[in-house]
Amino acid sequence: MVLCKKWTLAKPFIGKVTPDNFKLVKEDIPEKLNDGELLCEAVYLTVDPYMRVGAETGNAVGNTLFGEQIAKVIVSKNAKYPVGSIVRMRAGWRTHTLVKDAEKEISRSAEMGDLPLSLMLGAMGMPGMTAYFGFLELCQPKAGETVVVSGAAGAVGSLVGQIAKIKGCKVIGFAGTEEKCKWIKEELGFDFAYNYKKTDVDTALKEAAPDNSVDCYFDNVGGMFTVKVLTHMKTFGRVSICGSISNYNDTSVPTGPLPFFSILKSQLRVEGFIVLRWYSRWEEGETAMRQWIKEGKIKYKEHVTEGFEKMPDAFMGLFEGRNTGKAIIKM
Ligand SMILES: NC(=O)C1=CN([C@@H]2O[C@H](COP(=O)(O)OP(=O)(O)OC[C@H]3O[C@@H](n4cnc5c(N)ncnc54)[C@H](OP(=O)(O)O)[C@@H]3O)[C@@H](O)[C@H]2O)C=CC1
Ligand SMILES: CCCCC/C=C\CC(=O)/C=C/C=C/C=C/[C@@H](O)CCCC(=O)O
Repeated sequence: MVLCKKWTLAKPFIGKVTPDNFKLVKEDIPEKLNDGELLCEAVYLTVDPYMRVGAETGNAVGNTLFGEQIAKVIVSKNAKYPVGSIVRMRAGWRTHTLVKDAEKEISRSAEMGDLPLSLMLGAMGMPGMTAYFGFLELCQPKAGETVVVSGAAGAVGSLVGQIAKIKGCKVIGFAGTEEKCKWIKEELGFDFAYNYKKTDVDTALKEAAPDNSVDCYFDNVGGMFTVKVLTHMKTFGRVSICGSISNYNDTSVPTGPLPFFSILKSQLRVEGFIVLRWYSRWEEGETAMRQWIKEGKIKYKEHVTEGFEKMPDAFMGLFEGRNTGKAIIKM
């Protein structure tokens, strides 16, 4: 038998995520497998803000927290995945997984070549595809246009800003610390970087995008921040609603009045998305990301937490701004 540890939901996420939302459970997994089965051991796991959604009701209590991981096959009765194979799967927050149906449970994953495997959970995985498709498909940026990114030092936002630079745009990023702003401006090449906790968004955009000259807005944050950005948009501006992390922990945060007049007056196109919409095209995004990384046009940063026991802490850190770049758990 192999001892598996998994993080389960002890009580629903209501309000701020706290340590007592989580319960560590241990279970023995048999090493004697049936034909076709695999026993996998996690190597890297991811924490992402979306994991909070869907764990906010009582019927989720006791469930293993949802999410992807990169795992190594340690016992195999499946010729397609010999011992030592690396797989990506939606196995959740657990150290070991008995895969009964590999075709169904193992996700297609990017060809990594000599890139770090952890990127399969970041720039070469779901966050990278979120940035690539969520920005290029919905904002449709043109060279010379002005792009605003909220959550600009995070897993998704830091990639969006760099893609915008690759497309020849002027890029204005908002993040929550001076260090994050320094990183996105000096390392990633954003044209402007503002600490939204210190500089009001109206003041910032009057300086960086005067006379309502914002063409594209990629939103990770939502709330009144976004309501204000929409008053600085150019006619026919495009807004990609990626996330609303300012409301995930605290639903009492004001989100209105809804900016309908801004949308009407500037004839804006505002569209929300879930990245799975383009799942069938992820290979296209992976190819582009891989090329840009190799050319040095896309730089990535990982906020690595060592140890499975610290996974809840890493997750809570997302909502406190503790990460710069992609938050990853290294076993
Ligand atoms: N639509 C889709 O398919 C997908 C959507 N998303 C969404 O994209 C957004 C970013 O995700 P991801 O890149 O993984 O996470 P990040 O790596 O950006 O981490 C979250 C960051 O959000 C910022 N943040 C936290 N609370 C607040 C707040 N109250 N106000 C403003 N900023 C806050 C923090 O940075 P700071 O220091 O700047 O405050 C924190 O580091 C999320 O909203 C997520 O739900 C992600 C993947 C797919
Ligand atoms: C799916 C959650 C919907 C809640 C909406 C909240 C915010 C948007 C957001 O953050 C969406 C994230 C979507 C993430 C999808 C993650 C993985 O399941 C993708 C796995 C891909 C694969 O299996 O290869």
